[in-house]
Amino acid sequence: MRMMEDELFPSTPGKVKIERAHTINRQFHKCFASTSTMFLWALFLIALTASYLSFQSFVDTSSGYFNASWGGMHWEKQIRASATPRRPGGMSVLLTGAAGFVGTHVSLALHKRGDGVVGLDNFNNYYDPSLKKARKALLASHSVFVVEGDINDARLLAKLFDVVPFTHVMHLAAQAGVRYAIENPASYVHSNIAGLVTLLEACKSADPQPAIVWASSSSVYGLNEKVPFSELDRTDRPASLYAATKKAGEEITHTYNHIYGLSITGLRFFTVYGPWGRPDMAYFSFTRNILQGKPITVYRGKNHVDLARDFTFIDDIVKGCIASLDTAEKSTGSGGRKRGPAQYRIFNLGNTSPVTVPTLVRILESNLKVKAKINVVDMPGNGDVPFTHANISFARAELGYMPTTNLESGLKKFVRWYLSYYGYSPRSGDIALAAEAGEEAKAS
Ligand SMILES: O=C(O)[C@H]1O[C@H](OP(=O)(O)OP(=O)(O)OC[C@H]2O[C@@H](n3ccc(=O)[nH]c3=O)[C@H](O)[C@@H]2O)[C@H](O)[C@@H](O)[C@H]1O
Repeated sequence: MRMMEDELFPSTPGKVKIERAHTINRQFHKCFASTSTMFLWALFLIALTASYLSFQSFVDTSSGYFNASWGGMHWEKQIRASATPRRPGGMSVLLTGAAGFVGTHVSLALHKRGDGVVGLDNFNNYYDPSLKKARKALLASHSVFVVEGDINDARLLAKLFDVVPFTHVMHLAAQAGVRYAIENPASYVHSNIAGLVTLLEACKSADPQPAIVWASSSSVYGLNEKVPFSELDRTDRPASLYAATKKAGEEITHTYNHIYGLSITGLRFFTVYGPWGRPDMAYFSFTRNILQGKPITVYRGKNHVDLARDFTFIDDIVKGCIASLDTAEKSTGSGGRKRGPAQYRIFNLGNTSPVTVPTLVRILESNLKVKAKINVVDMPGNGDVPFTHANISFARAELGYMPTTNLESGLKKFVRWYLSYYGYSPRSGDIALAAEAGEEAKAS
């Protein structure tokens, strides 16, 4: 064995013995024969790949015909119906990220008061897409139509603006999550930078141009220590790529406001939670683990200081979003040309009362009536910040924004929803709780 290895892979290049020349010659011919076969196979594979690629590009350039997910007369009819307001002077809103947590709630609230809403969502698998599909079904049951597509699809966006002269765009589609940016940085650039620019390009070219309200993030305050965080504070020290892309979004929207006259309102959301929430967030995953008897990991800051968040209940955020749409001035440009200065605003939407993560866990335990198995570990250096705290005086003055739900009552509503949605019956003592919560959730 050792000998064979030595022959095939001589330790010093060129050190093959001359007396083996014949053998080598025979091997060479054999090898040449198999190389020609391989060459033919390679040619065949190249031809196959080339024809596949040209077919793909044909499909891409004719997606209106091939792509079953959008296009066609029936599709346009659904878009128009969903976009048509049912109240005099109502808005016609294109809402991106409609199958997301905040997107679903804002879509429902707009629809409820008679505005027209068309949703757009790519249903990616950052977290369980079946939850997104369930939200879509909820919206469909209220006649809100959600298009399955990506904000990076310029042709789809152009088509949507062709079919409907949207008065407003509520842009909530994004790659969320602070710590996931370590694992998948490209998805933040794809959605929060490239996708945003593609959307703004479509908005600037639209005639009329819509007014845009979009989701920035409390994370732009990064490593700031002055609290509460005010919109006038510095935002040039992001602690995560997520924060950096949201900060970049604020600069990018400013550019489109400046060059094209797009009316822009950026909303810095502070750790939004509630029913139909995001499974990747701590309050949600803690609930799941506590109910399943699995341990949860609670991060702790420097010098053993507890981390804290200005947790903000979804209903308060929805009010802030709607007030932003209501107070947004019209864009001043049209068809890609600016005709005057346009509104540019940024607001904090928080709760103004930070709560520590261990307190969050205690509230969940008391709602779930189950004790959590807690592992306390030092906060990993993967983008987290030790605390957030919003100053909301600007939003209060301009939007009439006034959060009314504290973490206790907000989490109670969340737990009730969670139990009714997922069901729960692992331990006899908790069956009654699940059943009772299910009944209450159905009634509300
Ligand atoms: O305001 C925002 O702009 C952001 O809010 C949210 O980010 P965060 O405030 O980080 O929320 P979230 O992950 O629920 O962690 C909450 C707390 O639990 C701690 N945490 C978290 C996980 C864990 O296993 N253990 C733990 O202690 C953790 O250290 C933290 O202290 C959105 O996800 C984000 O998309 C963005 O919108």
